[in-house]
Amino acid sequence: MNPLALFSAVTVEQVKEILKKHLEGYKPEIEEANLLQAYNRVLAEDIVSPEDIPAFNRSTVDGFAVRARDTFGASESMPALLTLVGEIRMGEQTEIKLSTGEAAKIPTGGMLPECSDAVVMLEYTQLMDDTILCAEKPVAPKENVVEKGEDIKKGSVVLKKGHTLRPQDLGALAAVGIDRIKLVKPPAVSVISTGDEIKPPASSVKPGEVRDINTYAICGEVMKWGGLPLPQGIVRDNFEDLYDAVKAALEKSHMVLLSGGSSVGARDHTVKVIESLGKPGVLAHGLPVKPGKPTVVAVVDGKPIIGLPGHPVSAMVIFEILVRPIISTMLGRPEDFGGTRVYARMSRNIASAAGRQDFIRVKLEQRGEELWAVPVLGKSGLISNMVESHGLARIPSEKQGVAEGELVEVEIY
Ligand SMILES: Nc1nc2c(c(=O)[nH]1)N[C@H]1C(S)=C(S)[C@@H](COP(=O)(O)OP(=O)(O)OC[C@H]3O[C@@H](n4cnc5c(N)ncnc54)[C@H](O)[C@@H]3O)O[C@H]1N2
Ligand code: MOO
Repeated sequence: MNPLALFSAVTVEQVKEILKKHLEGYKPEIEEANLLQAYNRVLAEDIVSPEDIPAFNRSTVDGFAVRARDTFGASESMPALLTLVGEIRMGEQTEIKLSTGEAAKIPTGGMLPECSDAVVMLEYTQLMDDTILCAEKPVAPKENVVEKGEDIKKGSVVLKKGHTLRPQDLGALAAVGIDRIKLVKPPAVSVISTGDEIKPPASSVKPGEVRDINTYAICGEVMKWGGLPLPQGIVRDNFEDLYDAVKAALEKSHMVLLSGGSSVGARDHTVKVIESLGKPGVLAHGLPVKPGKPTVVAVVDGKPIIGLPGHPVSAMVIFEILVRPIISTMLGRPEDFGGTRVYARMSRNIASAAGRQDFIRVKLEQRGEELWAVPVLGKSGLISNMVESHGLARIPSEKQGVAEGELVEVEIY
């Protein structure tokens, strides 16, 4: 086959749809874990609260529990006189039940006594003696009180299956008394770097050689987005070595990522290797994206194999727009799960071809009231571009560039 014929006009969205179809049979494994192992992991079950939180009406201040209506009209010159009937201790249920005109001392977080519905803050009270309390300010019903079930209602869904756990979510699970939960097991993602010139980071390099950036940048991406990276090292650019490496990787992982060797060149074997490994094989070679055009998208025996371009920036961009959604699908996350997206004004004109999505590395700058996206220009072989930028601005395929001052969507790394 003429290798150029492989460069297809299929869009990233179409490729994602095709991949999704191939992944319909993918059933992630589920594992149980403690809360402190669950940060940034994906919930495999809906969490329903077994209790009202708080389980009792609770004071939010240090002061005196009262019946609000007993304080109505109170002021510094005309305080409400209340009878102090006792003190509520932290963490204990009280026997006190307030009658009209009575108050009980209460700490922040203490349980309100029966028949009280508000708390007067300590600083608005004066004790005349051991039993007479002057309230110098009125309180409304429910003032300075968190009601039973106000935080989380018994029987309500606290967190949904597919949700990625943030620190506050771990806190909410702890609040409702759940400390072991079912999580989706991260998909294992093999990462292979190819190229005779690529050397491990610890080696000294001879002229013509470069250190392996992609294994590290791509494994980092896999970790960041919820997968388990399985780095497979550097493979020389010949059919046999690549075949053995991809075959071994397919057996031990749910997805294989290769980098390098995807463009049309004499040494490029990725496509041939994939085609000889099984069906359906290569689905697309070439995407209308810049950077990242020479991407290979394949499926073998239900497992995606993505040939990322060798240039590190291109490999990272294709990871973000294509591989990340696949990992999200495998985890049961929403497909568009990603970084924070903001709108910013482009600081200069950027040209782009219609029919192609462009991703521009940008720095974000606050200028007065407005956020500006300043392109970090440079070739897609320069990793420093990614280091210096804050995110990617997307120019959609229907546009021919953006003008200075035009709003663009930026996804922050
Ligand atoms: N005649 C053409 N040449 C190229 C085209 C084209 O359309 N026609 N496309 C260019 C684009 S765009 C890209 S991107 C690259 C893609 O190249 P490959 O995916 O085949 O990868 P290689 O040729 O092996 O490497 C490209 C470049 O990246 C360096 N590289 C590769 N792997 C790593 C790694 N793990 N760590 C650091 N650097 C890596 C490699 O040394 C090369 O410099 O092709 C263009 N050429
Ligand atoms: O598409 Mo290449 O991936 O621009 O550098």
